[in-house]
Amino acid sequence: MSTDPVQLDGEEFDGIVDVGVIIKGKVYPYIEKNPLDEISLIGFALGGAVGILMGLLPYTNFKNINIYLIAVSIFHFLEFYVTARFNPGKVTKDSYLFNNGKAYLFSHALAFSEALIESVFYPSWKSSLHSNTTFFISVLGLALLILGQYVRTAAMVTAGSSFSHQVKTSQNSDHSLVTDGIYARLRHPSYFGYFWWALGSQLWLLNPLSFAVFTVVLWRFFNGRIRFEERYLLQFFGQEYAKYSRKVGVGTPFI
Ligand SMILES: C[S@@+](CC[C@H](N)C(=O)[O-])C[C@H]1O[C@@H](n2cnc3c(N)ncnc32)[C@H](O)[C@@H]1O
Repeated sequence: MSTDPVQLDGEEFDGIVDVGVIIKGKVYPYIEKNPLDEISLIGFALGGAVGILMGLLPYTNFKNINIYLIAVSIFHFLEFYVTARFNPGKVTKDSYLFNNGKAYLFSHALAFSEALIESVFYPSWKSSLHSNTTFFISVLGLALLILGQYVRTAAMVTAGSSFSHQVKTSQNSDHSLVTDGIYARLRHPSYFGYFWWALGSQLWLLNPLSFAVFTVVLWRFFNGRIRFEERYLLQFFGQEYAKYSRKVGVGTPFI
């Protein structure tokens, strides 16, 4: 797929950018990568899941599980929605970010299983109201989860067409260096946001095992990813990026 606008015969259809098309100077999603039937079904399923989980709240012993699954559904919805709204040239069905690899699925399965098993066998561990400690941990977790989602969404909105779910190893024509908004405070806000969202979710679930596993796995993942990504950012933007990275920190501990 070409990454530069292509001039075609028709007056209306100006060209192709990454996976999007430009019509009268405005970028639209590329229809072949956006099967509307599947996309609408996924949206319906996510909305339905949120409704069912809310409806089940009065009947669930450990309600934090419902809220966690609602937060996961909102996260995946926002990945697609924000891409479609602020980065339409790159939106595809995969923007829901369900195809995130085996480690991602395993982590959520581990978190869900741990929360469920412990809530059955050790119900007192799993009550936010059991002690001041469990109350503090779960409230801190919820605050981190909300903050993480906010920072991630703000990053995607601010970066616009410079944001892509895959790390770019060649520069697109619509890719410029973003240093304003949330990028003026954090160098990798979407990674910062997801890191704290995920750790917050495990505090909220009062999941000691998954919290430890998430911390190690996510730290290693983002540490490697940031190093890889910055090699290319330096190639694309040279001194401008070097100067920016001296001025603005990553924010994620020890990276
Ligand atoms: C998944 S996005 C993550 C962006 C950023 N690392 C963050 O955490 O907000 C990955 C893409 O963003 C691009 N990118 C990262 N930082 C950028 C910046 N400050 N300005 C423009 N593009 C950036 C990278 O080239 C990569 O293709």
